[in-house]
Amino acid sequence: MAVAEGVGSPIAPAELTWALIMSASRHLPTYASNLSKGVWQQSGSLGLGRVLQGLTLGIWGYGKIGQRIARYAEAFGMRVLVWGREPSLQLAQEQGFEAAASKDDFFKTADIVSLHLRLNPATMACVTEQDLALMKADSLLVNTSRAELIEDGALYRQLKAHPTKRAAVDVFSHEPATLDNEPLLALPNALCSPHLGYVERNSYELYFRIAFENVLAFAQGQPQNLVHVDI
Ligand SMILES: NC(=O)c1ccc[n+]([C@@H]2O[C@H](COP(=O)([O-])OP(=O)(O)OC[C@H]3O[C@@H](n4cnc5c(N)ncnc54)[C@H](O)[C@@H]3O)[C@@H](O)[C@H]2O)c1
Ligand SMILES: O=C(O)[C@H](O)CO
Repeated sequence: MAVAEGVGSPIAPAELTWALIMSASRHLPTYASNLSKGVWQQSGSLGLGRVLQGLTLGIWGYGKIGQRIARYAEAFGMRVLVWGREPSLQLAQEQGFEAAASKDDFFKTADIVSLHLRLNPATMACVTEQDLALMKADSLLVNTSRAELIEDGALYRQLKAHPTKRAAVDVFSHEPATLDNEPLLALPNALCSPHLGYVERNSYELYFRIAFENVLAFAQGQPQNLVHVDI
């Protein structure tokens, strides 16, 4: 069997990540939801929001999306601190950003941590409960990559135990996430979106165009973008 792969774009997921960072920092969903019930300028237990300027954004994973996020953060006047493998740290420094001295330093220093790693055997559960415990009392953890990068249940336990810590997540270990299978959905300090990073008009046009082109090329005897042949 021949398998032809598609093509993705980092733009929509990067912009969604930034939307989550901004929404969570200003408690926008909670303020908006309260207003729709007739309640003016109330964010409940979340208190006042805060601006991004002057905060430190920690980016773990300096690939296509991570690099975009670094540039967005720079435009917003944030300090950018990168963690990852040596080539990523080098590239980040070449591009004018800081590399964290250690993983502990990264989690302790960042006001916001955003994960932009691929999920593979080496990165599975690479963010431990101990890492999350090192984060500041008013920190924000953002995950638009894969839920399994974080040790199972650790994010929920941290947010439940520390209501001033917050998270914004787009990815879940069971999808679709429901109130029955995902406890994060019930926490006021977790902003959860239904895996929307790639759910966007231009991205869908790209995915479907390449998929149809792959099928047509195969039918014309000139297969393209093949990843496995003769399975
Ligand atoms: N929420 C969404 O809809 C959505 C959409 C697109 C991508 N994603 C996810 O976003 C993540 C990042 O995507 P990307 O396009 O930037 O990927 P990318 O391949 O460009 O970058 C991935 C980064 O992960 C790092 N990495 C991989 N293995 C590692 C390891 N063992 N140790 C340390 N670092 C390691 C790489 O060095 C690289 O910096 C992926 O998990 C992807 O699945 C989510
Ligand atoms: O990783 C991606 O490309 C999106 O999350 C869709 O799977």
